[in-house]
Amino acid sequence: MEGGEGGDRTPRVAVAAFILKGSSVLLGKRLSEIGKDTFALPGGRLEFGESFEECASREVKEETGLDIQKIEVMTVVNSVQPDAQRPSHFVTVIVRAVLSDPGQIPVNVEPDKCSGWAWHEWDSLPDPLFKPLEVLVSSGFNPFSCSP
Ligand SMILES: Nc1nc2c([nH]c(=O)n2[C@H]2C[C@H](O)[C@@H](COP(=O)(O)OP(=O)(O)OP(=O)(O)O)O2)c(=O)[nH]1
Ligand SMILES: [Mg+2]
Repeated sequence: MEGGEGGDRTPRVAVAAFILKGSSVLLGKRLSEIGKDTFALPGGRLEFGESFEECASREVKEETGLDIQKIEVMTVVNSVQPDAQRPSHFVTVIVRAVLSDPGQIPVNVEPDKCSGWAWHEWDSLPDPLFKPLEVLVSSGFNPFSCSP
């Protein structure tokens, strides 16, 4: 195994993106082992040499087909799951961004990892959220109102 799924106990860096459209954000239900059947942001692991913005842009494109712009780093979350079947620890950089072209429609490019992407009004997010996202939202974080 590559170890990228957290099979070893090395902390990893990831980037996840709030794509803002009107008062909605894009979420997809995860099918991967970590956080199965929970709603999460598009995102993934930082590759060697990448900036956070490059990683956000690449992961969003790879997972949704969307092009984003105005990428801003907002906060960072420490996501530790020490007791999972496959323990994992991600330091996740949270960014926000908007669509390069507001008319773009998300495509489920990786149907083995996600059951589909949809826009959700910030005031009525779906349940259950991916645990680290749930913790972030419960803490009062709001990608629409905070300054980077
Ligand atoms: N996708 C996503 N990841 C998040 C969020 N919050 C958060 O802490 N993470 C952390 C935990 C995830 O296990 C980790 C990596 O994202 P991922 O699980 O989607 O990784 P991935 O398979 O797309 O990675 P890759 O192989 O494409 O590089 O980022 C979130 O809302 N969405
Ligand atoms: Mg991902």
